[in-house]
Amino acid sequence: MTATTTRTEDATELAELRERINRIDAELIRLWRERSQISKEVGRLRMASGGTRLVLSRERQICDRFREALGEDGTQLALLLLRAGRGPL
Ligand SMILES: O=C(O)C(=O)C[C@]1(C(=O)O)C=C[C@@H](O)C=C1
Repeated sequence: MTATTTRTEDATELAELRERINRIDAELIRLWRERSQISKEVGRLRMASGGTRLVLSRERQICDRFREALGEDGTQLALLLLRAGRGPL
């Protein structure tokens, strides 16, 4: 195999890997928006029946789950997800 062939294969693999990343990013964006909409709907339903805007025990569970899976970055991600759904504190 020549060096030129290897470089062509590397470029093809790079393009394929980037395409996979692009598909994952698109799915993450779709899931982010879906989660945010559902979170807003849960909040609307709870407040319509006299509940609170936030449920801190539930937020803690979510932060813990993300931290256990992803470490400190997981906590930050969970906080961003929660803010997207219920707005800033
Ligand atoms: O699970 C709920 O009760 C929600 O309202 C959803 C959600 C969330 O986005 O996960 C949003 C606000 C609450 O403080 C807790 C959690």
